[in-house]
Amino acid sequence: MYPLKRNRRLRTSPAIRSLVQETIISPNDFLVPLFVVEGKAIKEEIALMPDYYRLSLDNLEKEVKELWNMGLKAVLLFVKVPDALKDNKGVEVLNADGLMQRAIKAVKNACPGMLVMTDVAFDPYSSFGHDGIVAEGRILNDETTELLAEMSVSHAKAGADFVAPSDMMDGRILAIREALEDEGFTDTGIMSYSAKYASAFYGPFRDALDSAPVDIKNVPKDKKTYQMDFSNRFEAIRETEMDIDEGADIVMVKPGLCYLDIVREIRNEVDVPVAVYQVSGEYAMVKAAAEKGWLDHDAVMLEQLTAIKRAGANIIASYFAKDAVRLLD
Ligand SMILES: NCC(=O)CCC(=O)O
Ligand SMILES: [Mg+2]
Repeated sequence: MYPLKRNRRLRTSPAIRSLVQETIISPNDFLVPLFVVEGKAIKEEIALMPDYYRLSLDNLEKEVKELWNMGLKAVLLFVKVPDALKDNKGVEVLNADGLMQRAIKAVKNACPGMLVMTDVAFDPYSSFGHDGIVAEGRILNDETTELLAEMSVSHAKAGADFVAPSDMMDGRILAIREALEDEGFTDTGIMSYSAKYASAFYGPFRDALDSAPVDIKNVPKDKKTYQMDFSNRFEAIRETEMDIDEGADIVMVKPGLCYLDIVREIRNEVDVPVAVYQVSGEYAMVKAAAEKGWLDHDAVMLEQLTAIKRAGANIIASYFAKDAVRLLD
């Protein structure tokens, strides 16, 4: 007469709920994106990313020490390149004393144990705001790949532990792996943005780095000829398997929340760690709704991060890393 199974027994108290909890987030799950700018004593809030900042190198050093003390042990560096240094060739990309190269050293100097991953992509350095060299309205694949391989070596020389190519050119993982091996950087890893979708959720990030495609004749207005169509699923698996074959140590799905079906599918399919990037637009949505009093910031944040891990993420790149870890304490 009574229900055959009473599933609610496992929900009756906080103690039993925590005993049977399947997914638990911890500081070890996170990769913290950091935005670096030239200058001194700069900590400027990013307009479209409330509570997130661009930091000059001195403040970057302070920040990584704070992260380390909170148990956050991995950062992903992005640089905001001054307009005067942008071009369509990549001269500044390879500057051994460039902002990224100095940022890597600054982090290692302030916090030797911190794992340093670096963004390997041309867009912050591109006068056209593209991840590749532009010619006659097209993004050149092989020329860009060569540049990314040299860029990776430059980051490795500065002390990067992992390079993280985020561009979606074909064949760049193999080119980067070969270049690193040739230069003796056998232990420098590659986290590939293997399934990166052309997403409207990157908007606030492009504001943070001033890296959006420019509106000039003969320059593509979007990144749809290299980033993936959000309608596609099989393509994500193909891209990911190819990058693993070419030498990726870690693969990634980006963005996060709208793509958790892809995350689960890839997690089931491959045997390397899978990272998920919860991107700037996802962050901005929570901040904006919380500011209006429409959503509970902390509750929604933890629910989203836990869902990303439940879907299969082994690593979560998130602007919420600090907020989440603070809450877990
Ligand atoms: N390579 C980084 C991006 O393209 C965007 C990240 C974000 O929107 O947070
Ligand atoms: Mg690819």
